[in-house]
Amino acid sequence: MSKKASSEKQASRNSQTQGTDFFDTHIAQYERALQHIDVLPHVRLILGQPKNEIIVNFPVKLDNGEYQLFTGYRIQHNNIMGPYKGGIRFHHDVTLNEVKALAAIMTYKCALLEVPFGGAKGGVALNVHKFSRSEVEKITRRFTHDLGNNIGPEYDIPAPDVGTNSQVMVWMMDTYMNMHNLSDKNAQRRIVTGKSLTSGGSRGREKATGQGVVYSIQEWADENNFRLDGATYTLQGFGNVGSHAAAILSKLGASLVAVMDHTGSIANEEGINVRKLTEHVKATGGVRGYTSCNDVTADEFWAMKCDICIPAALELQIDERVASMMNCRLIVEGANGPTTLDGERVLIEKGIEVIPDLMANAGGVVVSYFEWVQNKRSESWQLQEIDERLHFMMRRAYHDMRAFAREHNTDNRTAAYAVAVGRINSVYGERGIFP
Ligand SMILES: NC(=O)C1=CN([C@@H]2O[C@H](COP(=O)(O)OP(=O)(O)OC[C@H]3O[C@@H](n4cnc5c(N)ncnc54)[C@H](OP(=O)(O)O)[C@@H]3O)[C@@H](O)[C@H]2O)C=CC1
Ligand SMILES: O=C(O)CCC(=O)C(=O)O
Repeated sequence: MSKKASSEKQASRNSQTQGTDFFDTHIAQYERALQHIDVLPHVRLILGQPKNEIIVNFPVKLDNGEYQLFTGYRIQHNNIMGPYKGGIRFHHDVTLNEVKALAAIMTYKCALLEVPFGGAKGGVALNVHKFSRSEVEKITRRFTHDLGNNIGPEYDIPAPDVGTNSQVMVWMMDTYMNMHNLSDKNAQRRIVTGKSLTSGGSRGREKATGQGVVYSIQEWADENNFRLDGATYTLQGFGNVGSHAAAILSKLGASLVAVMDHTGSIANEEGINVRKLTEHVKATGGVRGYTSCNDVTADEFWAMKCDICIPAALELQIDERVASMMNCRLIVEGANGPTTLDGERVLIEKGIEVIPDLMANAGGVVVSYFEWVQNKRSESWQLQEIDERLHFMMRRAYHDMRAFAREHNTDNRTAAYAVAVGRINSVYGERGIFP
């Protein structure tokens, strides 16, 4: 049996034994959308589970000379629309079920945005804060090596997610290139996206997810005659997505009044200086201890009165209890899956609108697609062109989602899923399935 087939078989056995929360939440959201569209019976079945679940266990020699065994995942949910695509997460809470949900979300995100990719996600269960740079490099290279031919520039293309960045992507690219005897080395750089500019990355990818969050907010603001200049917002997570969204919102005159990361929560009703906070986080590793702010509890953070809340950290953060405390008009999901089913029910009851993950955080994969195209064609696009293309695609998807929501009287998440699943269903309908 090929390595690929054997790891798929082992993985699907393992999937029976994992916890279910985030994946179940995703499935419930997907099934809610199915009530509003006609979907072929076999398409319902296909989309209900990932196509491939790859699990690799690999040892790495740490700086102290001891070996540690790591577990890595690559879940390939669907590729009817194009090559599998999605980030790699390094976080201690990574589980098979989490990565399954994240991979499925990628499938629908790409379909909603009309990015010609399918959906995948990967992860390794580790706390990056506890490993040295050289250990993270070894873990990355060993993981990439063990994924082997399960990834490829026309087959499955990783990107950054929580706990990974452009450096991790460059290590993945370099390992992959060293493993394969490739003739057109430069074009093969598209094995990963989210690389550094010097190693073949795209202008605008680093800020792309945060930029897309802001484009989504601007569409909502236009639709609702809402002025962003002077608006207040709160932010959970000050990493890639959160910090870039905040930097762009500052330029538009919006005021950050509270921010939370794993080190704590801080607030200032008069507004927090995003540039100075960014310097503080770079220097200290977290928002805690930033001057000119009060320390607040997590409950006080969530209850803070503001116009917009941007969760940009992890999934399942806004549950029933948190939602009942919230005092904002709009939630914009920079993170994937931050709202639970019960949380969403309470938000709907309270009339708080949600721009869901599929829409709000799609800027990252859109510019990843631009990076992949640039690598393939040996081109280097200017930032203005990238921003304009991204803006166009975000606006188009936003209005597709809103048009469905209005026509079928649904919430935005149901509409986003329905538009995406409808497109995938049409392709399966035209192509049929191999018997
Ligand atoms: N990067 C991308 O392009 C994309 C990311 N996303 C999604 O956006 C979210 C954030 O990703 P990204 O910004 O890349 O990740 P990063 O690792 O850059 O940042 C994550 C942020 O969340 C904080 N955080 C982690 N755990 C907690 C916690 N328990 N409570 C509060 N804050 C916490 C982190 O703090 P600390 O660093 O101190 O641990 C950090 O500030 C994820 O859901 C991801 O899937 C979606 C689309 C694209
Ligand atoms: O840039 C990409 O390819 C994927 C980004 C990602 O993982 C996500 O959108 O959740």
